[in-house]
Amino acid sequence: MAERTPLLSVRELKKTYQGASGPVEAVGSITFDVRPGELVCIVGPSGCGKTTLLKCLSGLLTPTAGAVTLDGAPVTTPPKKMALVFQEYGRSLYPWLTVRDNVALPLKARGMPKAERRAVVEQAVAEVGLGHALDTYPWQLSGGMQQRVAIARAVAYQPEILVMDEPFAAVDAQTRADLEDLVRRVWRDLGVTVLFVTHDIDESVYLGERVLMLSSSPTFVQEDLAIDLPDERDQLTTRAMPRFTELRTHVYEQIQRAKRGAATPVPH
Ligand SMILES: Nc1ncnc2c1ncn2[C@@H]1O[C@H](COP(=O)(O)OP(=O)(O)OP(=O)(O)O)[C@@H](O)[C@H]1O
Repeated sequence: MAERTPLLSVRELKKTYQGASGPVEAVGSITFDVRPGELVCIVGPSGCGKTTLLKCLSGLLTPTAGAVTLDGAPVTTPPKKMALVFQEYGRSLYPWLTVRDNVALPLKARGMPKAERRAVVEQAVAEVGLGHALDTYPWQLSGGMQQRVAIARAVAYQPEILVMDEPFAAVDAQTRADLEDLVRRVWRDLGVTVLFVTHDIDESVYLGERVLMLSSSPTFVQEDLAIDLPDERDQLTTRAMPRFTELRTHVYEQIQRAKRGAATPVPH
């Protein structure tokens, strides 16, 4: 198969903060590509610079050095082709707007005509299994349901890339499993490219087609691992596969190496 041109390209990205007691080198040098239609997970030890990386690649923070391009265009401000889903669903939805209006808001801002907006919103909300809750308010929903609304809003916007920053860290284990399956389904049904950041090793292996493992700060990519599990995944059979155990053990060992400061950068 011919190599696909990258959709997102991160080249020798570096970020040094000016801290109170001197410079803090958060991201050392990160280079990777995400190709159209891929589902890539990023995993790394706590404090390794995942949020810094995401802020830089979504144009919210200016890197100290290096470059990010989306579809060939340099990212310097938040790109229209990117949608973000964060951990704090409670803060990302407007409590005074219904589910329908929360999901419609970015489409309205984009100038989508009312009839089309209505259809797109209803389809996206149905896709996340909340068709019955269109006219309820976020505060009437559970945490997991609110995160579904945030995903519906991102999906309705029809981004070229969906970037998710530890989106399920604040929900219970059962809800988390359901939401993981939702992400896989949305990814497959809609063909959207997904970059998913998590500190959960099992989650990265279960979800990803590739897992990028980050070193401790100052961060680099220590391994770009292809997840060769069958495409059809489910919580019981996939997680019970010997290959799943091998992969998660490998990622775990690499993260331990990263914590000991023994990681080396992947050549590119
Ligand atoms: N504004 C800032 N000023 C100074 N240092 C910062 C700033 N923001 C982050 N850092 C430092 O940069 C490093 C990376 O932080 P970052 O929040 O990106 O890591 P993370 O992997 O997202 O963390 P976690 O896994 O705990 O969410 C840390 O050492 C942190 O203390």
